[in-house]
Amino acid sequence: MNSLPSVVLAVLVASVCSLLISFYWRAPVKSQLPPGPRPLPVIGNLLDIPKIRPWEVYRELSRKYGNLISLQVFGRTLIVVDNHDTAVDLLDKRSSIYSSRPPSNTVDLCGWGWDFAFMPYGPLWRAHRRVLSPHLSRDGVSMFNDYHATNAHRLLQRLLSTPDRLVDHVRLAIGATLMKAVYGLEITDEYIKLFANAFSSSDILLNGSILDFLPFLAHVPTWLPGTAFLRRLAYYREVVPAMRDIPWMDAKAAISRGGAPVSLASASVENIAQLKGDDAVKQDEICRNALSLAYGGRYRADAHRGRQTYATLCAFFVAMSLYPEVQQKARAELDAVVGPSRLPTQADRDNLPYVDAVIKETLRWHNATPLLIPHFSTADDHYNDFLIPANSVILVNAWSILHDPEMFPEPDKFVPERYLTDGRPNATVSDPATVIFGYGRRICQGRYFAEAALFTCIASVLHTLDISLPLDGDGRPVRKEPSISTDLVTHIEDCRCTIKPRSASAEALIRSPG
Ligand code: HEM
Repeated sequence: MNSLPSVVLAVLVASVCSLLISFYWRAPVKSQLPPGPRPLPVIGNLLDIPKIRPWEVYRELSRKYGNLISLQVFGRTLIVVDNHDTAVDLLDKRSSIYSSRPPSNTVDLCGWGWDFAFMPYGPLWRAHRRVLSPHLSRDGVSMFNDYHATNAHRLLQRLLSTPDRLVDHVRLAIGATLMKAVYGLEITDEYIKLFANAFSSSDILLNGSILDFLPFLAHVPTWLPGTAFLRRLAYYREVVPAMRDIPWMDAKAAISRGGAPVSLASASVENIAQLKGDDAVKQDEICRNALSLAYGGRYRADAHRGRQTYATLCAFFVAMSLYPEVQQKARAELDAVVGPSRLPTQADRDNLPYVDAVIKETLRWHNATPLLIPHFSTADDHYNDFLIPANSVILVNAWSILHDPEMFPEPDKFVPERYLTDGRPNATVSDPATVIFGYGRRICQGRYFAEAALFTCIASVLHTLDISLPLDGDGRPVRKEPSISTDLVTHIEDCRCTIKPRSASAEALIRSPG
């Protein structure tokens, strides 16, 4: 939490105390809530909420108290779900009351209030989602297959020339495909800078701030000492909307010049053209917001859509460097189905069950949003004799569900075979996609797009490149256990590996114009 002047802190502490006292006075009968660690007076369970890799600590709490636990923080109930069926029961089957997002002054003050991934459930949120639905549906995303193929090929070429810049190349490949599909624009350094500036606010979105509880502190003059945090928020109120507005204006200008490629922007412009007056103005605003969300696709809902896909792809490279036998099996399948003279395409996907299993295992082994994105309940609910009060924040511990040794034996190992039986998909094993893309009405809208991007890049890389452990200064391979960052969208901190073409003919294929 960020520092504030001492007078302000005194006011703050007094206000928090009175809020908490009034909360506890009105608190529901404790025994009705799902179990959890005993809250302390005044601060509740604040000390039980971990800052580093919270999903691991929540799992320990769930082992102790059960797979539905509750904690109290500043008068709010936090429910942590550590079981897929319970998550489906609540967020899916009772989605009419579990589909909102926690309200947050910090999100507004940070310039993200327009982002529909943060919006409360309701007609405005639905209007934003409708903009993306037709193009991001299972069938709709196929119109972007060529964009995926082009950018996967460019990724291979970049990896061939500067393999040590793996993370930059992966980020660019995913960003370029999204930029083209969403706006019909080629990605440039200017756009990358716009997105990087805006998304450097993700730590604030992840942690929230005291302003969520004491909004009047936002009005403290920023020349006072200790108000650097407020100045940071003011900076984001400028740069975040710029990230949303500039690509939308550029896309509209390109479309009106004629000849712009098919994109979500071109479809939106067509749709706006059917409307008149205020309706057209409102729809323009909704499309502008919705498309920007699609680019970032991130969390606290979307600062990270691209990031989730890129973090997953980076994890794939690390996994392959640690599991060369997986690469060999995938290559054997690709050689048989695709052959040496072309790169794999979406049309090959159904015939490549092992490659598909590699993708599933990548999504499970390193799921980029371990606690998904919080939902918020809008009415009291009774579930298995427990009360889940209205206005509870609901977290699903996706990391724990996907590392449950009963569902996924030896969960820390990368084992694509777990999804197959006799070389065909094994329907009795859960598909990690049913967890990692979230639940109910807020389920990730970009999941088919993300899966297509991952398939094209992963199949192309396996078909042409050999990935092995990074080398130390003396040329010896270095084997390191992957370490995961704590962030809204987590990534493996050190993704270095050695990347080479797997054969002379693979190198020629990469160098071909495509
Ligand atoms: C591997 C890649 C991705 C992962 C793991 C992922 C995961 C998620 C998760 C967990 C949520 C929250 C679901 C919930 O609240 O229950 C979400 C929301 C969302 N995602 Fe993704 N996502 C990915 C890529 C993308 C991409 C590429 C796009 C856009 C093309 C996208 C668009 C969205 C949108 C629009 C939402 C907000 C939905 C709402 O609040 O109504 N995602 N994503």
